[in-house]
Amino acid sequence: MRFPDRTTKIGQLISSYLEKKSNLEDHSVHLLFSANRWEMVPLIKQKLEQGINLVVDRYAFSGVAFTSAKPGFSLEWCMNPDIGLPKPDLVMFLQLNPNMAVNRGEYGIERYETSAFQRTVHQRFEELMKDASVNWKVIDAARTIEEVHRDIKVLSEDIIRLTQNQPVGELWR
Ligand SMILES: Nc1ncnc2c1ncn2[C@@H]1O[C@H](COP(=O)(O)OP(=O)(O)OP(=O)(O)O)[C@@H](O)[C@H]1O
Ligand SMILES: Cc1cn([C@H]2C[C@H](O)[C@@H](COP(=O)(O)O)O2)c(=O)[nH]c1=O
Repeated sequence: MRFPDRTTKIGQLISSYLEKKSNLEDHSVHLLFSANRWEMVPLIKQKLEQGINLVVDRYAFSGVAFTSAKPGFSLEWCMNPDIGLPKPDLVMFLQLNPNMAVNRGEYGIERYETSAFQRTVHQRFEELMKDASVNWKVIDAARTIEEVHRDIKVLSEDIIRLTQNQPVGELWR
């Protein structure tokens, strides 16, 4: 799964905002991103109950890091709407210097894709990673796709083995 899920009605509002086709007030767009996760919770739970492992792109962590990079938003305020979401067993942070990210495909088209903003987002992620209640792993994304993939695969297989019979937790609760 990936977030934002741009296929739903809420996701379409978000997509139009990210593509700079519309403007939304900063608090309200933050809440829309969160609502876009909550609307997927029944499906997430259904899949987990069926024994399906989910790999989820971005999720609540991008929600907090991106909004709190805007002036006047605390980490705490940004976390609040996502408290209680299904908690991931593992969160992998693909670390890449914003100066290197600029040279990767499609960069710079959507809202937020500027080096200055991304540097602040990076600092917010560093803050989030101090929270020991979440199982963070940092992956060096400056290497080849094959090397990055190998690390992700090993970490994923290990965590699936470790947690397969454990109940799903609640994020930030
Ligand atoms: N390790 C790598 N080395 C070189 N290029 C890469 C590597 N990983 C991804 N890319 C390229 O960089 C671009 C962005 O990759 P990708 O979509 O995986 O990044 P992302 O952070 O998920 O982007 P988004 O901001 O859309 O979420 C793609 O063109 C992809 O092929
Ligand atoms: C989930 C989420 C994402 N964002 C930001 C992060 C990116 O700039 C875009 C999504 O881009 P992608 O290519 O579709 O991954 O949205 C955010 O600000 N808040 C969120 O909750």
